[in-house]
Amino acid sequence: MGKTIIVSNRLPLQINITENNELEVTPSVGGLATGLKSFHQEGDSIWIGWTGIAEEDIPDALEKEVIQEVKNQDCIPVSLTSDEIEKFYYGFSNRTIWPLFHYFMEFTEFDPDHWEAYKAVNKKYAEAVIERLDDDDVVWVHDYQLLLLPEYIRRKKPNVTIGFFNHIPFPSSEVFRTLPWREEVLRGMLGADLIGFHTYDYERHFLRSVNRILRYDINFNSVNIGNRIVRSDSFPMGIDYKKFHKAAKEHKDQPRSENSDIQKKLDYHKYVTRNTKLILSIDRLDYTKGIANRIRAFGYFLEKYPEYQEKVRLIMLAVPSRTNVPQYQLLKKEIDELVGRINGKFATINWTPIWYFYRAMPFENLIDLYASSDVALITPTRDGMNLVAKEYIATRTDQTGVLILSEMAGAAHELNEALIINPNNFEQIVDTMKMALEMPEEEQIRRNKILQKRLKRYNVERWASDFMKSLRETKDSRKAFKSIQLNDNIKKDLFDKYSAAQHRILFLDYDGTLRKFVDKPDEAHPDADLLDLIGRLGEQKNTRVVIISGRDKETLGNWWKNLPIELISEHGVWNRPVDKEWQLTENLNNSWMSTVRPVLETFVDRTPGTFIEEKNFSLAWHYRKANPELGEVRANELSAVLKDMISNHGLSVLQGNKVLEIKNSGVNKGKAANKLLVEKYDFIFAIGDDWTDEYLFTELPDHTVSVKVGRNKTEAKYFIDDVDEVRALLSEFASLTR
Ligand SMILES: O=P(O)(O)OC[C@H]1O[C@H](O[C@H]2O[C@H](CO)[C@@H](O)[C@H](O)[C@H]2O)[C@H](O)[C@@H](O)[C@@H]1O
Ligand SMILES: O=c1ccn([C@@H]2O[C@H](COP(=O)(O)OP(=O)(O)O)[C@@H](O)[C@H]2O)c(=O)[nH]1
Repeated sequence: MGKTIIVSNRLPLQINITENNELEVTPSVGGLATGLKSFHQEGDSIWIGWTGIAEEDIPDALEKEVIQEVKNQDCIPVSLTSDEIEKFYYGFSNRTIWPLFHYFMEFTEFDPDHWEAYKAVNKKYAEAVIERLDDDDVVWVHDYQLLLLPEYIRRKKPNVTIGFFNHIPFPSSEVFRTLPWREEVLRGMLGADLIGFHTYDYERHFLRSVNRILRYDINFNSVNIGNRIVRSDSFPMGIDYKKFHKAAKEHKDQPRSENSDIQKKLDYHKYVTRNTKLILSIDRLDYTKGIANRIRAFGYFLEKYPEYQEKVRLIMLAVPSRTNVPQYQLLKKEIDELVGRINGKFATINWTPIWYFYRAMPFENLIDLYASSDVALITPTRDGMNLVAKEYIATRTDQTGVLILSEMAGAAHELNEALIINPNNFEQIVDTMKMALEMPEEEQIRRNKILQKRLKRYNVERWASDFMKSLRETKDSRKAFKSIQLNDNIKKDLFDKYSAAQHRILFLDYDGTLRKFVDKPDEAHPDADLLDLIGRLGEQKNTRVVIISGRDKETLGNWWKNLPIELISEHGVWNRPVDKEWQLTENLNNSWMSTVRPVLETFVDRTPGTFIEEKNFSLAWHYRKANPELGEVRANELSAVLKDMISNHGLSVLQGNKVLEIKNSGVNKGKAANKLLVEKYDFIFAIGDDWTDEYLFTELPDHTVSVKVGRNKTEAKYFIDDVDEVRALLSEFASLTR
């Protein structure tokens, strides 16, 4: 393995130009940057992203200095113009994806201009990555600003290993499907080999969207996209536990003498109003964080439990964020007013109920805040993870302190010993605040002990290494396929054998092999190119071409008129040699159909989008157009019902691609194909895409060149990715003279 390339919208550092035209470098705020920074500092990685400043705002004279500062932290800048920042960052990222993925549909804008910018900037990031990418590198793409990046990288570098981690929630498919560009976004993400989420719920929502919108099959947590398997999994992000714990210990051992306003406030609290308890609130100023409701709840708490007036204080840090987006501006105004109103209503000479800071704080001050607060009140209406909750627990070196946490934060899935609340339930919030303030110390310690143990073990390092390990395994599982990809070398050898052969026979499955699937099976007739291709093959000397399909003989006969090829229909029931009539390959009866048909009909009634196809000797129940999950559930149910019914009738149920077919047991494609091998062939070729073709692969002689279309489990010797590749291969065959 080579190096790891981390890619995120924002680098862990923020560049600013001061009024005196000097460069100022500060750490970026936000969980992604703070969390991932530790992983980056420890390992062999480079980090590609934006410095947080517009290209035009960097004076020429400072450009070199900026690059050097970024380089010092093993980072590579992607520069964005102010127009790109407006449309890509404030626009599509934070006025479309962010609100939509956090269920704020009323704030979600669908602006085609912003979408265009989003695509263009994702391409820009792709170029920056590709420029530095060696074949054995691993690319780890982060978050919702870069949803298209995995696919853009994959297009240029098909074999590279790409991981993607989504730091925010992935919404229910009912919400996600409102996005006009939903297919493109999903395909963008599926460019990765492994897609990570903080929680299982987000992962499930994603997989359901993939299944419903793109109609890809999902097998547990794997998506089969035809030429690749993409896996998804949940990896709850941890924090750099040691860093926070150690800093808090140091803070305790040597109280700092610095004179910042926050320090003054904390000193005042400590030495003057010692009996007042502190409730802490820290977030980026974002409408998803539930800050306004939190302030309201605090006001209501003071009303409902007046004995706490002058005995408790809310210390609130709101970090400026995405200030160009109108909702953030409005929220700022609302919070200012709310704080003013509550302080105005309850304040006394000795007591201000809320201390409010609107700025980012240096790390040391954060530690002071965490370490000095009796309760942390974290009430987002939606939050991908929320690292603040974890950081608060990590800094409680004496294990006291109470965490109140919204069940809507990803962190709530892990931090069960916190007091978990519904952020929309005011009564519950205020009663929980009381409970927290009155919780005996032993109980606080009991809870925090468990929480700290988990956070210490599953820290950010572990999170990153688990993701990387899983990414490697996903990649390796491709190698575990028994069949081999029909690559150029093997193809060359195959063409030589084809040319040299005296007698060739080719068994070609139809749907999913020669022709892509369509919703209505009777519309999947061969196109002119295909007719021409198969015709040319059939005309080759010493070449017997057999289309072997589950289709009924009437359809196949109509589609393949006047060509020098043979047909086998209904999975081997009928055979039509060149220029001859159809003949039965076995003696079969179809009297059972009148008993089975009514059962299938009840399934059609109960499962919208499904239908029955009736053939001479078989019945097929198609569910390609049904809701994919319901289709699978009903297919399993139907299989079970049929199993009991048919066992004594010499029938079997074949599970094809979105179809269940009931047919006579003695018939299958392998048996029918073998019957044609009376003459000796020195080149036997069989190709097919689904389970019914496995009979061909297992029952034909050993020297058969068997090829599976798609990367599924198979007994075929080789696999090939899709219909286009099949046609290209057959075209080569057709062009080989002899
Ligand atoms: O870059 P900004 O627009 O200033 O926003 C800051 C970051 O906010 C989001 O953080 C998320 O990631 C955290 C860590 O996984 C998670 O705890 C939190 O719930 C998320 O909201 C955003 O996802 C990042 O891309 C931003 O950089
Ligand atoms: O003044 C501040 C306030 C917060 N943070 C950090 O910002 C991150 C916030 O991450 P979280 O996951 O809670 O939410 P996000 O802002 O990413 O949505 C945490 O690591 C905090 O330590 C910071 O660096 N400076």
